[in-house]
Amino acid sequence: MTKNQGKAIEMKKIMSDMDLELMDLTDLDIDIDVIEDGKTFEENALKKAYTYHKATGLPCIADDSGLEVDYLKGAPGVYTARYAGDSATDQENIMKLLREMESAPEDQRNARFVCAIAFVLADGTAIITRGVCDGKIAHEMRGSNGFGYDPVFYVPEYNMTFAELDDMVKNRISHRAKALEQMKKYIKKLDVML
Ligand SMILES: O=c1nc[nH]c2c1ncn2[C@H]1C[C@H](O)[C@@H](COP(=O)(O)OP(=O)(O)OP(=O)(O)O)O1
Ligand SMILES: [Mg+2]
Repeated sequence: MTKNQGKAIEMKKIMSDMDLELMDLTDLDIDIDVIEDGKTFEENALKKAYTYHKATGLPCIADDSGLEVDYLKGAPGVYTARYAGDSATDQENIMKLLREMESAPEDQRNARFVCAIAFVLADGTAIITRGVCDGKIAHEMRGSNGFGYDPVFYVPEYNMTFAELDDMVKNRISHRAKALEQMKKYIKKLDVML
């Protein structure tokens, strides 16, 4: 359950080996805004999943994610989507990040993507998982795959940004993949029909 099509595509792919049908807010034609005022990714993910569960009566899964940059003392964090302002585009957010990082030397560009996944079951109980992916903030945009900050999130192990990586690879190593893989384990243990 997300408004972000980039996320929705990844979530569906990562969950495709599960015996369940994932529908996003566009599929369901739902237009409810959740005010993301939590102090943590977990709080926001839970609020989203719970709000959409209440609205639909369905089990709901939600993602809240963002970037933590060491040089910026953990910013933008939960403000990642609105880093350059409330209705900022990905491009504007990236430009602000590159500007803020202009004077950061190579060894101070470490960052991580964090993803909290909340799953609210039909009966209203919730499960929350978290995934992290370490990397660095690049000096310029590279690649055209993915969404959001992908062109400036550099993964040293592959010498590529998220936007240069094949989606199969990103969906194996990303923060979202890790959080969802953990969630799958919980879902498999659940003795209920979803
Ligand atoms: O894999 C990723 N690759 C690139 N960028 C990413 C990724 N994962 C999160 N991000 C960025 C996008 C957005 O700027 C913020 C998440 O904000 P966040 O509020 O969780 O999502 P959103 O507002 O886009 O959609 P929604 O709240 O409906 O799920 O972090
Ligand atoms: Mg959001």
